[in-house]
Amino acid sequence: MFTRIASKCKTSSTSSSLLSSQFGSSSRLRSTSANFFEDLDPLLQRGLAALSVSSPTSFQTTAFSKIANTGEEKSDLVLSSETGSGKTLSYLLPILQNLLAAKTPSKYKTSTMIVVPNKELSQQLLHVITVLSGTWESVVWGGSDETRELFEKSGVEASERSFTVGVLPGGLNSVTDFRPFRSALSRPPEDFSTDHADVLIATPSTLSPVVLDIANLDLCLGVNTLVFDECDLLLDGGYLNNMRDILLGFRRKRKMSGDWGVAGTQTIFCGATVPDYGKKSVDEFIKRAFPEAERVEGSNVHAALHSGLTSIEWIEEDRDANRLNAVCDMLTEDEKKTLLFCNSGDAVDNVVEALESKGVRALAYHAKLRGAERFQNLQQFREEGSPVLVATDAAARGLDIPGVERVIQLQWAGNVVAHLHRIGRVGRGGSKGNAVVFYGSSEADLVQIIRDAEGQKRLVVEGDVDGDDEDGKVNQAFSRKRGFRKKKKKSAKEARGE
Ligand SMILES: Nc1ncnc2c1ncn2[C@@H]1O[C@H](COP(=O)(O)OP(=O)(O)OP(=O)(O)O)[C@@H](O)[C@H]1O
Repeated sequence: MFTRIASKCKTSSTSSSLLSSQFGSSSRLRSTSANFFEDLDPLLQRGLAALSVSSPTSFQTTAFSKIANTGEEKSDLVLSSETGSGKTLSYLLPILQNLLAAKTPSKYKTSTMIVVPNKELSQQLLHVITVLSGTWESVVWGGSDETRELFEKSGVEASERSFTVGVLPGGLNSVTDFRPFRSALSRPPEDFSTDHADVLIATPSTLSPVVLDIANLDLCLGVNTLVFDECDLLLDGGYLNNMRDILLGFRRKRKMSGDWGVAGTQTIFCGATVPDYGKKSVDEFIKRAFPEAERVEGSNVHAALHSGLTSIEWIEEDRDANRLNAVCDMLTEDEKKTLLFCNSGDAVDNVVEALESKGVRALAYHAKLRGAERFQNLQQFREEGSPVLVATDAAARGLDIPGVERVIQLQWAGNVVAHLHRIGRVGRGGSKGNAVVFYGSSEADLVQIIRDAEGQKRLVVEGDVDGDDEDGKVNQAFSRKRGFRKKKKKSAKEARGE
């Protein structure tokens, strides 16, 4: 038998006017009375209409005021707001407006670099920028056939080319590999043979060798905005070494700012989760490297329940077969567009097979699939070709798939960061959806920590991570790697009366 616990989600009421933002009970993101969209370049206004975005959230309004050129000096920024709250546009709109408004645009140097964790997010970002630019012609290089197709379906009216964008490809290991792209990032004024990219999208592994090479210092010189999207993922684990190299490359540039008449770079860290537990946290890393960085925070950041959720149902069940039967019942009962999470690629494949054998159409999405197949499956799911996508955490970060009505964690994420991002794939951009989470009896104590936090405004609180104080409790749960294990051990000890 299942133990079912349903949590109804409260909508947060916020009092802080600057930081309160998009959350509310309306079916669209809550917008502000001051609509900076009205002052945007007409090209961007057309692009926003194509994206069906009509008015900004207050978080976007605040971010705009911190990034748009006003003649004032700009601070480095940490932009954090809950999943699905429109962080991408919060940095893109001011960046693109700056480009369009520049009286003497840099025709020779890339002025914006945006770093995202993977190819899928590169292509997703490319799609948004292309829609905002109004023409596929703005893509200098790196656009895939699928992204082009997506753009064509956006129904955007072709416009004069305004700004250009490129996705830095992988595998540029030598100077020779890189040469064809070099002039697109910083070309001599007399060279009109190549299009240059105003905005460069890259992953840490593609950008770090380029930026680290002292011979490419000039490529950084024109960069006035550097964005790290999904910053907590980038500043952790496998990405960290490449990220350190990129930051080192830009530190060199910073040293030249002022003295040599080189303009500074505004660095923007963006994420729905910026863990702040203890000395090794991402938040501490940013504080050390960018002590002056200003924080712009939407309400609900790190809340256990985000504002797009109508309910979350927790189901304790140890047996895989029972979980699968329950999921099949749900999927056949209401045919909701569902993103279903498992913890490994093998588990995903097995579940897809099992669902198909029960007559439920489902597609797989995980890192072990060939890139093209993965992309195709995602595309089919986007376009309603299949009502169910079964995925690993490869789909938990940043992916914006319209119309997803439900997220099911068939296997529970196992840490709070992944949990928040998984349930954040539903209820985006002002839409609503629900989540279902299966967990085992051995995970019950950890689940309880999150459930206890459902009534709190923030899941993460300041506190002594390694101590036993109550404040530290939730912080430990938030720890990506060790918190849960530690907490589990502690619970086991307590159960034994030690
Ligand atoms: N002002 C707005 N009004 C309505 N929809 C919006 C607005 N701003 C953004 N959106 C839509 O909200 C959706 C989510 O946006 P986005 O992907 O930028 O979220 P996010 O905050 O980056 O989420 P995550 O943290 O999960 O990456 C997108 O489909 C976007 O078009």
